[in-house]
Amino acid sequence: MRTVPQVVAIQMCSGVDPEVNFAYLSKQLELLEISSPTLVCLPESWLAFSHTSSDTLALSESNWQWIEKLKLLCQHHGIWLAAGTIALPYKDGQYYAASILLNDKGNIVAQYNKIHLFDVDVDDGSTGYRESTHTVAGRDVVVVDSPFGKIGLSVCYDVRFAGLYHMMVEQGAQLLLVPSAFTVVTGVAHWQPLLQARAIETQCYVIAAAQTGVHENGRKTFGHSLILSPWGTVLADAGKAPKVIQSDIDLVELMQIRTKMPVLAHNRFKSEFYE
Ligand SMILES: O=C(O)CNC(=O)[C@H](CS)NC(=O)CCC(=O)C(=O)O
Repeated sequence: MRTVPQVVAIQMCSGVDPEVNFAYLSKQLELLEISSPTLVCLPESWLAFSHTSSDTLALSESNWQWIEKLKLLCQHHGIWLAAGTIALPYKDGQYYAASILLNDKGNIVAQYNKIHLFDVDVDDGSTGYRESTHTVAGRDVVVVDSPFGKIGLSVCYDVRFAGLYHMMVEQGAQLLLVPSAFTVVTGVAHWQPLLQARAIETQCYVIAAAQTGVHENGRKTFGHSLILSPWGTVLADAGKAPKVIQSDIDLVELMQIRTKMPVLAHNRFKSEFYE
């Protein structure tokens, strides 16, 4: 077995039915050739990309059962899994857009709840996006240790808020995950430059597994799942079709980049200067 850790992003075109989306994931994992420690990353709302947030809310009540099944997949394949987002019930008719990280024993090692909610009007023929209708915003920054390096969790629209990523890197993050379901209009304009900016500023690997294509719920998403190096280089781009991409992770190279250009040490806007 190789020892070089690798990351995989599964780009999906999720439909509304969790059974179908879960079966798709299971199949993709069967097809993976796992020859070294592997972190598999899934897109936002991979389990169910519903017609309405009321539908997502209804499904959220039974979503823990899918997490139990994910635990078995992790054990079976010996992989770590960053499960994009799954709606998990909060209270009073609201849910968290929860990003759960599982290890190769099937244990939950972290849960991040999407902080920035997409209440935005986009000129894409839609009536606008109002994510906060049924989603409750998370509050906590989550960075967790792993065999791949320290992982900082975020979701989709979060990518526009650089402060979150600076907090994560202050907490030691080396890999940043950005599971997404970007609109086509904002994806064309902003997706890659935003992700590259986050990678370059923080000198972290960025793994952004995305939804793509025309979905059963009528939405269209941008695709182009990306794996970026801590130098901002595109290591893999999934393009438009559902696809699996992968890259090795080299923390020695990450350290060299940080040593030669110590922007994290040079930064005059760290929280320690303001406390
Ligand atoms: O609603 C679901 O089921 C899945 N969630 C999403 O699609 C979310 C909230 S509507 N989308 C985004 O955050 C897009 C951000 C974006 O496109 C941008 O920042 O430009």
